[in-house]
Amino acid sequence: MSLSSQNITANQHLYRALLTQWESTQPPARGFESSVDTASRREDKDVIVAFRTRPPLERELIRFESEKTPASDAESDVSEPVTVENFKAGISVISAEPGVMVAHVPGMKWNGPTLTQKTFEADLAFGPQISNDEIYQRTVQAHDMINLALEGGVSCIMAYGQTGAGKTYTMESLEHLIARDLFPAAEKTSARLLDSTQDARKNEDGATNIFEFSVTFLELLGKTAYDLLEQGYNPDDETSPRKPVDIHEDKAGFVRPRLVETNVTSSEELNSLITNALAHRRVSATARNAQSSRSHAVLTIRAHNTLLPHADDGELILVDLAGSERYDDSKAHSKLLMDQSRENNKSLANLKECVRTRAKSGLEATTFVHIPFRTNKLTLLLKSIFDLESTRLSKTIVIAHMSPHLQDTPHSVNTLSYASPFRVDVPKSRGTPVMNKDDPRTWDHVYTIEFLTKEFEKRSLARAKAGHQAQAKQAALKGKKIRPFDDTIKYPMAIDPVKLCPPPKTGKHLARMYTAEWIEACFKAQIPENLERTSAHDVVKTAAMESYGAFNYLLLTARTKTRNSVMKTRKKAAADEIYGTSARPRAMSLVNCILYSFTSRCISLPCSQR
Ligand SMILES: Nc1ncnc2c1ncn2[C@@H]1O[C@H](COP(=O)(O)OP(=O)(O)OP(=O)(O)O)[C@@H](O)[C@H]1O
Repeated sequence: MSLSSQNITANQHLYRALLTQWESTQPPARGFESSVDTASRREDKDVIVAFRTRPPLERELIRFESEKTPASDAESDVSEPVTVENFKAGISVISAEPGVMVAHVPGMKWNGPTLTQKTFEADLAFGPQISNDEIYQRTVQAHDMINLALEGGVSCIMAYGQTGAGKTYTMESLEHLIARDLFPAAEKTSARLLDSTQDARKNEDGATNIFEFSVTFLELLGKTAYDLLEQGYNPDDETSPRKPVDIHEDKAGFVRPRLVETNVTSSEELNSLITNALAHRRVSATARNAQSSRSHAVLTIRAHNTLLPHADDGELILVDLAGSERYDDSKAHSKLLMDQSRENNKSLANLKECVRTRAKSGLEATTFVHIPFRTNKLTLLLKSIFDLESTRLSKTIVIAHMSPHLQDTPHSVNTLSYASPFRVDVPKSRGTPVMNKDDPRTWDHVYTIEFLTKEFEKRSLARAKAGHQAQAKQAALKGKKIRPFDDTIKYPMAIDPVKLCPPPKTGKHLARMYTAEWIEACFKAQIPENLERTSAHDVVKTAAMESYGAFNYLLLTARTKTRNSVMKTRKKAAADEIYGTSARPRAMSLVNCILYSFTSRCISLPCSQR
């Protein structure tokens, strides 16, 4: 059983002595693998997990001092009051990268207080001295989250943790830093894409920008969602009317709640939008935090690439999750707040299941996993990262936050055990998968080139045929006839398949390309001598888009087929469990047999005989 906060405070001096003793036996903490400017990047992971613990706050130390009960006064008198300077944290960073944190769990035995150490692992661990800027560099920048969204992928950053652990502190800062860097990054990507796709588009002042950004900001309070960009709402007034927003999946499978979508064209605009929206978020006091966020806040920045208007928009999703509360902290709440708190905890549990299965599926592309994202509104909102049938690549960073106080260690252990399993180890290679022509993920280099060659030849043939038809029409106008089209000839391809997929790359590599990346690679692999100068740009672009479509159609069908076949086997296994194996359903009950024979006779007999 875990001790109460008062109990820990009362015996604080003894726990601090045990902590000092433990620290003296420890080697110095391991730092980051690289300096902050060259922060290393792990390409092979879809989910990155980081731990963060914050420094103690003056007001918290004063509160804990005032919590000392009269019974404990005699003991606490022997210890000096805890200040920021002599503070001893209940959480220690053992290694920053890979992240290893130790939680010191206070206990009590017949012979006095005990401290048990529990170790947890993540990709990164940030101690109290690490600034928001450094966290931004080692997570968002190191994992290229902005560029992923600009390339048409989905980047998601989530903050999880106990109420008052510092989630909003981190997320607000990351949101503003992203707002600072998004537009310069868009300019850079635009210039590169315009250059490589030979598009002459430039705006009036010479700057290039092919992206249009729009922003939505939503808060999920219990089961109800509200728009944080809605005008005329007063967050300080509980009775202030607010229109709930419906969250559902439409017929086409999109989850697009009807929210105010604001276009932004500069960092300043985006920053002020974020500040205004955050002021609309519902907060209330809990035992742990005077300004506790009761809701999940989901900021979505969509990047529309005007150069590829038919491609999916890239997305940056920033989620500041509601504080996970233990019963002790929420029992001072009203029934409504208790219900919201329960609902929040339920959605967090489902989120855990989804993130973990998503991480597994990213690493074992050909095995089947079921991600229960439809179970809950929070995870449904994040469909774009959980839906395996999506063609967009996604990457998620989860930052788990911990309070540094010994009194909060039981909460911290909950947070660490919640977040640590998100980190899924890269599985050992099981060798080359069995080649299946219907599944691009299993193709070897030779078959990938064969597929691309066929695709590009098909496009060249279609282009030559269209050209021939135009010539035939022109000739017909002049009363002439030209030779019929010869479709046995191999017409020159616009794109070199080997340049697009150089050895040893295979279908698996192509499957990880975003739309923009594929098209850019196609432009780099074009064969100029096979193209007429005037139409080269359009020809390459069409061939690139169509080949991308054909490849992704196969990929999607293969994924769905694997899922369906596994689902079928599972359904059959479930049915067998209920009704028994194949022989048993036939052994129907007597009543069923009579009913069955009666109805089947009625159906087979002509009306007159019934
Ligand atoms: N790394 C940090 N350095 C300094 N102060 C911090 C740090 N992290 C958080 N704080 C402070 O701690 C307090 C609680 O932080 P914050 O409101 O971000 O917590 P939270 O996890 O979002 O809580 P809730 O879930 O209740 O909203 C704030 O006053 C914040 O300024």
